[in-house]
Amino acid sequence: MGSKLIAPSLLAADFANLQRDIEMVNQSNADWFHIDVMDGVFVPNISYGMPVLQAITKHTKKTVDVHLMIVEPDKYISTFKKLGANNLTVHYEACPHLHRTLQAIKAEGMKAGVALNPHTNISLLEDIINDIDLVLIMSVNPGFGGQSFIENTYNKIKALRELIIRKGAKTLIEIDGGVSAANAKMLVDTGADILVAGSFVFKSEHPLETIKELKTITNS
Ligand SMILES: O=C(CO)[C@H](O)[C@H](O)COP(=O)(O)O
Repeated sequence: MGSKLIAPSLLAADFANLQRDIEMVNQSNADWFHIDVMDGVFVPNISYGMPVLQAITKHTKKTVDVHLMIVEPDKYISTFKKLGANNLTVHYEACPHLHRTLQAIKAEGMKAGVALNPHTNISLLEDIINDIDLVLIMSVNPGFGGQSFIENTYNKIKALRELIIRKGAKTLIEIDGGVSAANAKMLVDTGADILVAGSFVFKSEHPLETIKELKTITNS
């Protein structure tokens, strides 16, 4: 893949000024909007739900990349399509019938993603990798922004890149959690295609400039 993509995670946005933060991302050179949906069951946190997602999709032309941290995601696939999701990522650990789930996402015309918790081994994707549009490697335990990056992520990126090449798959590699200017270059050099960044962008003094900085680092 050529250009590396940056996806600001709305989880870290200022919800009292959500419209301002959405506009900021629209005006930036970020590639995707990353939206984290949490149910309080799969992860010990509840984020935002469908009305907020709809408010965002109505106000952007960027790719809307939805990461479902929920149990039984199959129940909501067509709903997320209607709400404007372009990519829909489910957790490996939440899907006993992952192949069926991915086919259902694709049948709705969305890109199908699979997220892995930090303890989930890449080798488990051996028989499904050719059906996955993107793998989201969680570089923190899912549920909260602002956590420290887990260094073993680099080993997982290498293992996944090796699997993708060996199987001739077209799968993209996305990294989420603790991403900053300090690790962005190493992540793309190791094999990442898309970096999700929450706190590093939205808690910075000049988020627009911070996105530009990440884009420059990852594409230099
Ligand atoms: O999926 C997430 C949490 O489950 C967030 O997208 C992720 O943690 C990004 O936040 P930060 O960049 O602040 O670590």
